[in-house]
Amino acid sequence: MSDVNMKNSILRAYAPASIGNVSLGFDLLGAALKPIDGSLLGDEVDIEIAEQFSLVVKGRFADKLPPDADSNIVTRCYQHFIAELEKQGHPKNAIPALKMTLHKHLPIGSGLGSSASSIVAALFGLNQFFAEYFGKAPFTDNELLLVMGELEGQISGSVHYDNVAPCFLGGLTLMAEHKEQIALQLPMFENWYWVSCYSGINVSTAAARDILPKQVAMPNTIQFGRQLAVFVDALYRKDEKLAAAMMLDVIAEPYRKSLLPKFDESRTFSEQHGALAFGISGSGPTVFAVCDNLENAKIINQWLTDNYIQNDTGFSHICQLDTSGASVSHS
Ligand SMILES: Nc1ncnc2c1ncn2[C@@H]1O[C@H](COP(=O)(O)OP(=O)(O)O)[C@@H](O)[C@H]1O
Ligand SMILES: N[C@@H](CCOP(=O)(O)O)C(=O)O
Repeated sequence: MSDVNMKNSILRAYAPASIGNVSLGFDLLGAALKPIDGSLLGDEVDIEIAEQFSLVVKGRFADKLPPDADSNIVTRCYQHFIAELEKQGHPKNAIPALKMTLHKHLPIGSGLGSSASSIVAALFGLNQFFAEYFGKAPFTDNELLLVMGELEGQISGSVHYDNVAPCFLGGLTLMAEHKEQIALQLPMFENWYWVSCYSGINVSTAAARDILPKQVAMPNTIQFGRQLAVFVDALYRKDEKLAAAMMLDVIAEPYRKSLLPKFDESRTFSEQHGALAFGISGSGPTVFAVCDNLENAKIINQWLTDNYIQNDTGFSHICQLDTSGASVSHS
């Protein structure tokens, strides 16, 4: 696109909600979500050329964020991105100032990868924007993912890619954390539905990490390693039953579930009504139930809506995996 056209256009980046850990892969496994009814479950960031940098925050959860733009992770994404462009040799006066608008659709502290969604939409959007402006993307996907992890780490207290990676790449992702290959995309069963219910309360990721013990007992370490290895093998062999049987959390759930009213009842109901697996999404309070048919998913979705949701902020969606990940459009 020419410089003149870019001055009159807005690039919009979308980044979906995600389930961190997926029960069996603490900090190592994540899944991107897409409600089957077509509703939007992810943040959007608009980018356009302006006289000077500004961040406007709109959307259902805008008022739950700090009011000053400097505290918003999107501003930090912009500053980091521009500093990296300068390091690449782009002179300051060759980089246009930008207006960014965050549409904050995801609740904060929800276990749906809310900060990751803002980070991915901002950084993917900036990379796409400058790809059009300079005629070449400044960063590869892997370089971008490294930066996304770093910014997520500034919020939650430690770098973990299990939200940013699926949100960016789509589908189910396993972290390799090799400098040239941060994340790998795994196959998934197309008939699996992921009922995801946000109760409406706030659980800070940093606080939910602080309550975990710093050491893991030997039997749990062995179970964790066995489950993750067998799960990946079962996905590749398309063995649904074995894959689902591995979806148990021996690392975080025993400590975190006490923060989640009605967690045990929700698991019991879901399992009695055909859920193949049930767990905490990220650090909660969102929970998820995996079903291999829509009928069971609908029954569980209704029960969680009626019983797990605590206030008007909560919601529940029947989802499948969002295999596209982050995307952009123009207006
Ligand atoms: N754009 C943003 N989206 C979400 N959180 C943000 C954003 N900018 C700053 N924050 C701050 O980051 C923290 C995110 O909390 P956290 O518990 O990690 O949420 P989540 O698990 O939903 O990402 C909050 O203190 C919030 O105010
Ligand atoms: N692996 C992290 C995932 C946190 O996800 P969030 O959606 O709660 O930010 C953890 O379990 O701490």
